[in-house]
Amino acid sequence: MVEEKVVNEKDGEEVEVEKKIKHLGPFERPKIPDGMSKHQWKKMVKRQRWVENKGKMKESRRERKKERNEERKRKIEDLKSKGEDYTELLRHKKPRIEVEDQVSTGAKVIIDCAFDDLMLEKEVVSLSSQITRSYSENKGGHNRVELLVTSFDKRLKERFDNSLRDYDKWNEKQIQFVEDDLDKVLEGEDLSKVIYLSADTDEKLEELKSGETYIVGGIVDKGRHKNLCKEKAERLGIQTKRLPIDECIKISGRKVLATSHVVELLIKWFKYRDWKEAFEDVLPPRKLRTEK
Ligand SMILES: C[S@@+](CC[C@H](N)C(=O)[O-])C[C@H]1O[C@@H](n2cnc3c(N)ncnc32)[C@H](O)[C@@H]1O
Repeated sequence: MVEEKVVNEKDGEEVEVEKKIKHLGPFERPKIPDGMSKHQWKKMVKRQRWVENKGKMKESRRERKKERNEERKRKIEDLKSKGEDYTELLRHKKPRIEVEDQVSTGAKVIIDCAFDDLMLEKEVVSLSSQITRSYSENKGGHNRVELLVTSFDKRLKERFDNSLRDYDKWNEKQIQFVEDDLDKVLEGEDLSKVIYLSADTDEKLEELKSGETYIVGGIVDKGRHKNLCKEKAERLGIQTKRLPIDECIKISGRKVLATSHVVELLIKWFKYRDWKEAFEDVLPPRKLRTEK
């Protein structure tokens, strides 16, 4: 029998699905289609399983959410009956902000996604979630940047087309997707007002300004491609700057942040106009150290 393990859709990590195939007798084994390598075939089988299991996973997520809600309600009732404080357990939904109520910062943030070929499948999936998070941040707050995703093609676009079908209905004041690469998008722009963010540069980004464009590399590479975005910026004649991490906070682990964290930081900077507060708001507590 072919073992079925469910794929973790959240971070796209494809779990081994047909480990047991090799234990099947030679006549029971599915035949690899002509013209396909074993590797390609395995990938196809994984993908098929993932599609088949999608519905089941959605259902089980819904179930788990329902269970968690019921558990929360039970706890509230319990605390209430004991006369204890239960307010922590109440869900405080953020009031929804309409696009008309937002203030445009006048700054543009570009997520440069020209690195599709350098990523693993699961990294493309992770990048798609990060873009979704960046969009949520841009539509959820009082301040809005002009958010643009460039080189939106290949596997990244495929992922959006297959898994986030209504993304084309997202408000274009809050996000836009273009197939063009950065150099095309920046044609005719005053490059003195364009900054490519990179952890690999010494120059520090002091503050953000209306009328400027900030580019963030749209790549998940787990440190494999140091200097990649810095070198691309240099080729295009764009200045590079790093976030003032050392100057503001103590951070554990790598100082190369995820694309979505950087986009969120840029948006949050306009709220606080202070890097330290923006870092503390955006970065997860595990990243923030109390001592150096
Ligand atoms: C996961 S990183 C990609 C790292 C990649 N190797 C590179 O060459 O930039 C995603 C993007 O976030 C931005 N970024 C991450 N950490 C940063 C930092 N400390 N300062 C400035 N930008 C940063 C950069 O634009 C970077 O391309």
